[in-house]
Amino acid sequence: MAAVLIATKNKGKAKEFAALFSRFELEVKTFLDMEGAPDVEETGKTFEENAILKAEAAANAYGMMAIADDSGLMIDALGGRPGVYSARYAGKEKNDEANIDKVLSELEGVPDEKRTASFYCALAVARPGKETFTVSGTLQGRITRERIGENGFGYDPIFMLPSGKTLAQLSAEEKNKISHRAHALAKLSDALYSILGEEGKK
Ligand SMILES: O=c1nc[nH]c2c1ncn2[C@H]1C[C@H](O)[C@@H](COP(=O)(O)OP(=O)(O)OP(=O)(O)O)O1
Ligand SMILES: [Mg+2]
Repeated sequence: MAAVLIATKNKGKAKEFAALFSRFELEVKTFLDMEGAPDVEETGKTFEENAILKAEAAANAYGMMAIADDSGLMIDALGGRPGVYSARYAGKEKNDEANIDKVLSELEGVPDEKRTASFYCALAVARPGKETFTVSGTLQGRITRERIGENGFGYDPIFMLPSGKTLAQLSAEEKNKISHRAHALAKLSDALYSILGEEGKK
């Protein structure tokens, strides 16, 4: 079976990718399964640039097809912040709880209708000797005034969907139908099937 390496150390993403990839004939590994996986510095100005940095580092290090996800939350009232800095918003140690606290305190006093936000996900596909390419997906919502729900990861407890539920109130299955990550991956599926077809013919 062909294999793909997801260039992430984020447990929440790794779990979502395992489920999202279950329909492909693919062995899915992440950096969490690999010894000595590189710590790739996210020096890009865009999600796409960072996704490419991570995917190419993985494809080069392990000589296999690699997919990286660079994603984040963009809040309109904060001029698009935290954006590419979402993971390290409250400090470089990447603490989801501290990040949420910082967002909630910055939005104190901002009325509901001005709390609009979106998640963005860029996926980069890198293969040894081939051109890297990217796709993206988004999800629209609104930032709550407090944490609601226990599921998911990252900013999920404060991201309210038009349905009135936060992402953290959805099951993993429900989130994987609508998320920015799912939307991006859906755009990848034709390309992946054709890559897998090619590999099958080798
Ligand atoms: O569905 C999501 N639900 C909630 N929060 C989310 C989601 N998707 C991204 N996020 C947040 C988490 C983190 O604060 C940042 C991603 O940062 P990002 O650099 O892409 O990932 P990361 O550093 O955690 O792991 P890695 O770079 O190893 O993939 O956006
Ligand atoms: Mg990161």
